[in-house]
Amino acid sequence: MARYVRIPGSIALITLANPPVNALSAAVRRGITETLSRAIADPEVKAVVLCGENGNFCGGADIKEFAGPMSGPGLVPMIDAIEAGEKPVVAAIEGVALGGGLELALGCHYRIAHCKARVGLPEVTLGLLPAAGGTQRLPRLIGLSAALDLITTGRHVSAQEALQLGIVDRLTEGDTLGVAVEFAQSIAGQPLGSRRLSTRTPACPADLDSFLQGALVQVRRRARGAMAPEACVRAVGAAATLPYSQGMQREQELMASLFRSAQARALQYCFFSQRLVGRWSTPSGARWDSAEPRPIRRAAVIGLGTMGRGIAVSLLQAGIAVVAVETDEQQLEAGRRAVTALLERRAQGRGSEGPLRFTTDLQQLRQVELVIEAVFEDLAVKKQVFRQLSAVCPADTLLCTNTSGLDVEQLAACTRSPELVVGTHFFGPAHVMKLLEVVYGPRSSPVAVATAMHLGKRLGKVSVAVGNCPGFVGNRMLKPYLEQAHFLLEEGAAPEQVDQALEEFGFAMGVFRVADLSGLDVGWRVRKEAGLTGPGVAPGESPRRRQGRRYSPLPDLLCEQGRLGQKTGRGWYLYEGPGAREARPDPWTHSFLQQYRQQHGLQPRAVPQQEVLERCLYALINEGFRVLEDGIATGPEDIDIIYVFGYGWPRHRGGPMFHAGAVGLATVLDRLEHYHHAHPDIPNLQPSALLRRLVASGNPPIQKWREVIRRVRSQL
Ligand SMILES: CCCCCCCC/C=C\C=C\CC(=O)SCCNC(=O)CCNC(=O)[C@H](O)C(C)(C)COP(=O)(O)OP(=O)(O)OC[C@H]1O[C@@H](n2cnc3c(N)ncnc32)[C@H](O)[C@@H]1OP(=O)(O)O
Repeated sequence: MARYVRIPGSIALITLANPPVNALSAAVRRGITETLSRAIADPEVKAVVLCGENGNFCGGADIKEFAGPMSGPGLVPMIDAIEAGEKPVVAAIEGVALGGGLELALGCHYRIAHCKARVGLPEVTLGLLPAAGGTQRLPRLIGLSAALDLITTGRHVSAQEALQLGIVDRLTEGDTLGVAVEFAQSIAGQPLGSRRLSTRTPACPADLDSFLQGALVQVRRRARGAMAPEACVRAVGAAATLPYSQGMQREQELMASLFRSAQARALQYCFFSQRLVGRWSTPSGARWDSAEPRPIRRAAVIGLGTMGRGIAVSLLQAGIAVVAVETDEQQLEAGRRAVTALLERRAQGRGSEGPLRFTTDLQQLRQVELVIEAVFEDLAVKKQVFRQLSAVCPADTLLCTNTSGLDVEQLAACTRSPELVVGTHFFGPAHVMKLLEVVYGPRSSPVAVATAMHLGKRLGKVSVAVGNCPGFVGNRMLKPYLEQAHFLLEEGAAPEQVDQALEEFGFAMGVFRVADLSGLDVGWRVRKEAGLTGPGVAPGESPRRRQGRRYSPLPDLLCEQGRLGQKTGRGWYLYEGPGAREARPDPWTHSFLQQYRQQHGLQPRAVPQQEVLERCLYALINEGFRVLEDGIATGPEDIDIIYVFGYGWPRHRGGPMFHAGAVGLATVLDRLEHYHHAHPDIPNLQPSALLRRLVASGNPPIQKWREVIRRVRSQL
């Protein structure tokens, strides 16, 4: 909808009214078209002001409409009509002007923004391009280079930057609408020719061809198989090389190639899933809309290793006071130096941080409302810390453990108030990575979950509430994926071949590069504790079998050779030296694998790329279905958001569960059956009951999986 009023001073005021963000639904487009005609036809009206209600100008096209047939007036003719009109139209921008919202404002003759407003063309993040003239008007307003940056990254720009770039004409700290109305009165009757952006010539770099070529190379490197960034470069290129009308035609053609693409569907699914996971619930009935989070003003971080330092920085940047605790003065000093350096590096342009105190004295925790324990990943050590915390902290302090997979309930059992214990699984570096798994144990109270979820949001994270099991959601699913990668090496593949297949799929780094980066000793320690390698293994057990199933000792053997990854200068790959980052295929690894296969009588074979992808990804996806069956994740969206934000799953493929649906569940089932038949000693390849049930239910769309999941769970 759009409301129309004529206000004193011969100004027509058109207000977009479609809460919460005034998205340009068919009804809003109709409303704008009709009210604009009214303003143009009314001889009393000298100028028009366009604004949005509830403090937001416009969040862009209504993304929900993209899934169905589009109806109602088109955005392009509507914006063209505003620009071509003989009466000046002033956009009064509060809140956001994004996507079609900014394109609408670019069709207006002037733009006045509130100093807290944000503008941008984020279509690329939805697998699209700004196809209501954005790729043609913005370069004509701010030049090709700046427009290309905004359009290919989709980043939001502050009002101050928008003013500097020339996107908006004026900023106000006060009443945006009042300023816009006054401004409209002041320019009524002035010629509009130069204010029509479509008539301008864009400012272009001197060597246009090589500039555009360079931009294509850059987005291809950054986007790893995503189509939209490349289409954006081509559309912006058309603004530089073609007259406006032909540029618009090119924009429409490129949009048509993206609009119904699988990538656009995947990215739009991610957009809505990211919001859906905020509406969490737990099997015990706790819910986002009934559990009240506690306010957190003071927190403590126990342990200032890499994770603890990042967590402390995250809390401080959210304005929370932090007490940082280490066991001795030496560790404390190292932690203090590291945290200070991180804060200094991130300080430019940031707001003020909360106060920070360092101590070795746990008694200093009497005032804090929340503690995040981030000590060494060892259950016995963590239990000891939780006993101490429970003794010194007030009984109502929320106690969180930063663990990547240990049993949260065992830690809760060490405290006086087990209902106030939750897991907060941060991803490293904790002040950078966007994901937070909030792990509720069987006794975690609704308020504890709500507080941790709310804290995540305050820290700028995407928080996902998950149940308690070894590895939670993310690391539990990672295990079968890693296992398959190791089995593929045994069968004849090389690490770089497996990595290449995964990187071509869209992962920023393949599994072996990631292992080298994180350090191979991390998994080695976990396997030792689980009795899979080291002294805990029963004498006489075959090296390639553990607990009745196939096992690959390859990563253990590498660790035994001191090859721990980048930190030792060698792992699956070879590096220039310890700490170096550029991975080179290592002849040592190849001959080591050859010897290993000979020693175990394994006949190497050429492993096709398709098999690499299917075995690694479908094993991971299969575990995802089990996670859903077990109620550890509430819906497929939780898993997908965890993988997109925490594990480098390519966003344009929507996450593992979305990918399964896109490939076709029947195909995934069929391939898993095939591989399980070929490898009956790998239980992870046995298709899950839920996958079978979904296929039997006719491969419903992912939005309908929850119903099937509920039925399967109730029968288990
Ligand atoms: C064959 C070829 C045919 C071609 C025809 C097509 C022609 C199309 C022409 C032009 C196309 C233009 C494309 C666009 O404009 S795409 C949209 C671009 N806009 C965006 O990407 C902005 C998306 N929104 C946001 O970034 C945020 O929501 C923000 C506006 C910053 C507000 O953030 P916040 O305050 O944190 O609130 P939420 O994110 O939780 O959002 C609140 C609810 O509003 C829903 N929402 C937000 N934006 C939209 C939107 N554009 N469309 C629909 N719904 C939107 C959001 O989902 C939340 O609701 P819920 O929690 O129920 O999911």
